Amino acid sequence: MRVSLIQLAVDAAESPDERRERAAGLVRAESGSDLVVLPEMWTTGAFACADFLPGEAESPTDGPTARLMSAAARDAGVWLHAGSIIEQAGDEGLFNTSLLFTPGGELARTYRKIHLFGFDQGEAVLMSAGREVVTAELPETVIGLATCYDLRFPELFRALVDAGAETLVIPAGWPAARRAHWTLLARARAVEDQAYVLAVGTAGTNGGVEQAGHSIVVDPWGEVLAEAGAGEEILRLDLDMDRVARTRKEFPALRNRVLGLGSL
Ligand SMILES: O=C(O)CCC(=O)C(=O)O
Repeated sequence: MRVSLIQLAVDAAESPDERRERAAGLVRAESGSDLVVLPEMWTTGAFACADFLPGEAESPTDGPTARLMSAAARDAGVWLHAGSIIEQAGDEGLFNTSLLFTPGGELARTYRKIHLFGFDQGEAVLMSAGREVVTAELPETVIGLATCYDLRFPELFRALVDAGAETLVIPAGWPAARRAHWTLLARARAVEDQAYVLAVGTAGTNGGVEQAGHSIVVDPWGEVLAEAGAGEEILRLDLDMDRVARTRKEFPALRNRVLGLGSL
């Protein structure tokens, strides 16, 4: 399966509208890929999102990002994980919502970020948390959806594995200050869940926070297959999807899980 991870530069010099157009062009250029992935909240920047609310909140079905990304997925003929948007959900409030499009441009799945970041500020107070574990069956693999801070919560990834995930797709806007955690946790999730990890960050500085970049692809044995630098960059690579089943068969650690430990 050929994957393309688009590590976008997100900063205030470019407006969300300009970046939407530019991102659509970058997606179109990845035709020939099977799955293209964009980062978290790349229209506004994950750390600048508070400055844009509620003006940039949009509908996951017919907002400007959804419309452009649907068309770009269709034009390129690719599965497109279009990263996340600020979703306006009426009385339910705002969510940090990822969008997955089919190669025909249909919205196949949305995933509302479950673990909101910021403790007592930022999206943690501005947005509502998702409650649903989301996977999607692609022709070559089952992907499990997570977003940025979710990476720190292994129980979500075990729930994704239980739901059949073989490839964990994690758009992010991870800060440079904690880059070591990003790389470590991406590898840890791959090793413990015996799954591919496709983790896509942003470059640049938004909301005064320098971004880590360093998008990373890790195989089910924990080996780093590709890693970006700090600037805007696209990682393209072909993955052997049988490797997940082989790893799980040859080193069947997932079979030795002891469930319900707290109640033993
Ligand atoms: O966990 C972290 O260090 C970063 C998380 C984050 O930036 C986010 O979820 O937006």
